[in-house]
Amino acid sequence: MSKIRVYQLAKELEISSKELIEKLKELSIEVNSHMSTLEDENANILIELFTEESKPKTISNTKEKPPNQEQHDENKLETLDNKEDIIVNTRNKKEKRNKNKNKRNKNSMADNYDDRVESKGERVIQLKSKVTVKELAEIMDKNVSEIITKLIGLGIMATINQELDYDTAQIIASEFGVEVEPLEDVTMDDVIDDIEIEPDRPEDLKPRSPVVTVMGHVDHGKTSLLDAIRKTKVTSREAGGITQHIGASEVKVNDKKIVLLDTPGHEAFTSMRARGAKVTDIAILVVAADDGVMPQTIEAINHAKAAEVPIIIAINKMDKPSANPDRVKQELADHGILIEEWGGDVISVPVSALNGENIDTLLEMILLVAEMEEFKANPNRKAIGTVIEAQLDVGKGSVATILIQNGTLKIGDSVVIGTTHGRIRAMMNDKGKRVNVAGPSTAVEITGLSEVPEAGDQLFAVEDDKIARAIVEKRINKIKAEQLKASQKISLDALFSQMEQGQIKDLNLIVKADVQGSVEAVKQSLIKLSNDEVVINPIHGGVGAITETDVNLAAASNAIIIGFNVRPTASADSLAKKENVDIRSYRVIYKAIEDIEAAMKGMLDPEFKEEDLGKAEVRATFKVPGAGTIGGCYVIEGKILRNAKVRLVRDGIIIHEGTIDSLKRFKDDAREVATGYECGIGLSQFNDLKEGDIIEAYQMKEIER
Ligand SMILES: Nc1nc2c(ncn2[C@@H]2O[C@H](COP(=O)(O)OP(=O)(O)OP(=O)(O)O)[C@@H](O)[C@H]2O)c(=O)[nH]1
Repeated sequence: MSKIRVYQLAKELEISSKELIEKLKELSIEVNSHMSTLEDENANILIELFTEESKPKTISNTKEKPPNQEQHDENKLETLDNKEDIIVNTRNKKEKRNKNKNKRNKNSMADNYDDRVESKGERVIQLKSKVTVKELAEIMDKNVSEIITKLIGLGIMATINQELDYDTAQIIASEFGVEVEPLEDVTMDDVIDDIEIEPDRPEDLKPRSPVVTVMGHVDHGKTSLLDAIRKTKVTSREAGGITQHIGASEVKVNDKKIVLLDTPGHEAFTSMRARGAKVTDIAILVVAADDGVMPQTIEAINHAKAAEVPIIIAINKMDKPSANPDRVKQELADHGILIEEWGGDVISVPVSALNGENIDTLLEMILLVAEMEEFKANPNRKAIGTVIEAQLDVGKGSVATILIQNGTLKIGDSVVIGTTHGRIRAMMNDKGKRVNVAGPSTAVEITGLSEVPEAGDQLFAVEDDKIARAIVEKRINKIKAEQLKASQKISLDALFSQMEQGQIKDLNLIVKADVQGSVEAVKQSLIKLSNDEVVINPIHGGVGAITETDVNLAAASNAIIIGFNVRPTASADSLAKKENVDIRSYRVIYKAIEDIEAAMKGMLDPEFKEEDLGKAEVRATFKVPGAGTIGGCYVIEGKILRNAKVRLVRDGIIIHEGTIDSLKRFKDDAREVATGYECGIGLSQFNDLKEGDIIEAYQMKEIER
């Protein structure tokens, strides 16, 4: 059996022999002097005791241990662990056992004692919102001095008893490869990690009503159609109560229910889908018979296709003398929608929202499609739904309209919605009536939530409040990580590496251009670039500026937006930044093709990138002899630099690209003009400036490889 002398151990423990002897006396371990030898059983006890305050660098001579000592040490360690009530690490007994084992191993494996930093992910500790330096050291099995050194590295001069906040403790722990989880009254592992949706057994599924959204070009009659449907189906008794209560309504046709969402179809298909919500079973595409297929009609078609939702065409305004349904059908066919009477599989119904003509037929067709699609749900499970809309009500607090999609929601249920939780206090249906239960395909307004959730957030009823709270807590903590993930959305720069890692198989593209011909040309040329690794998939193409809808669709479908001679609107631009959607603008088709081709080979030239400087609006134009047309401008964003490159944008379309010829404040030449100031701008070799034009200034910036 190995032995160690008192002075040797004292040295190892970085204390005086006298201190050690005193400690030994306290523990009734007899020694005569600093030269006395210690049984390693006793040495281990001391090591453990002093480790709690300051850990020795190397422990020698403690390599072996008699078998009966294991028990002794373990008891000792249990006592030490009790000190760790700050961490109350009860959640993972196995982990604790391992930890104890580690401690025992430390005693028996002296050589490894010095640096046993666990690799990342191997060790998780739980902390309350505040922890002292000493406690953190204890929890992590580190020397206080090690913690303090790390803190100094972060510019924090801390003492042993100083309290650290959670974030700081987390940073320090991560330096040692230790993961940190927040500790609350409910420990996270007492509950499930997050909601786990158990699939329903086929025999539990019952037919459910279809949920319908109405989409279409502006002024083609979306609102009128919804109103017409409601009017047809509202009984005289309810007529007075037709006022909209919540963002959805129900109509009964032949004893069958149809749920109509008021949410504009675009939102249901873009921002909501971007949040992972699928709320629509069937899309009604309204096309005015006198106007035909328009840009938003095409957008709507593409949204519905991307979401794999069946479409029913309502050819509206049939009462108008100028109505030409055949033209509508032809134009739809041109866009890949072939209606039934022309041999396709899309149902179309000529209607008039104005006089109610054929509205009944439209509703019957909805039921027919629903029947074919066999929408089903299990009413006998905890509710699952999606927030249609939500707001803060002065009287009721947070209110949200929820579309129940599966299961049944009841008063008193505990729910998790995104990062909000609560207990259902009251429910109101679309007629404004209080209800106690809401089954699948029912929209209800609920109260009782801790905060206002967001449209598109999913609702899950859970066992109890404790679980709801714990899950929300955990989700909030995950948000940071998710934000990081969001920044890893597909970008052309990262395409190759993501292809290589097999993370992407389809490169979804949205193509916007100044003329339809270009949209098609760009789409066709890009499709041809598909290879064995990745399929180029243009999910949407359209004419005009890049809009928020495009960005939302891109975010929802993880697509890149290719702008050909067009620019994003200001709101689309900021949304793209927020959602990390890659927007690429090109002036010539071959450059777009070249870039995508290069990106697929991982050879995209990343050396220069455009850096936006600012925007100025042309508010007046002047002809100046010798200088051509000068724009009297107002800088609306950023700054305009005399030597910047510029782009002239009119209604979202790039009219010209070039450089600035003159930049003046009053009569004087200016080097730069900032937001809120007026200036005169003359462009090199370009005189066609018009009021309302936007001059975008940018510079090419070298990017480090
Ligand atoms: N003649 C005729 N006019 C209609 C019909 N349906 C709608 N309208 C008219 O067309 C215009 C636009 O109708 P809305 O229902 O507001 O159209 P919308 O698609 O909801 O429009 P946005 O919400 O602005 O996108 C209104 O003046 C309606 O009265 C119809 O069947 N026949």
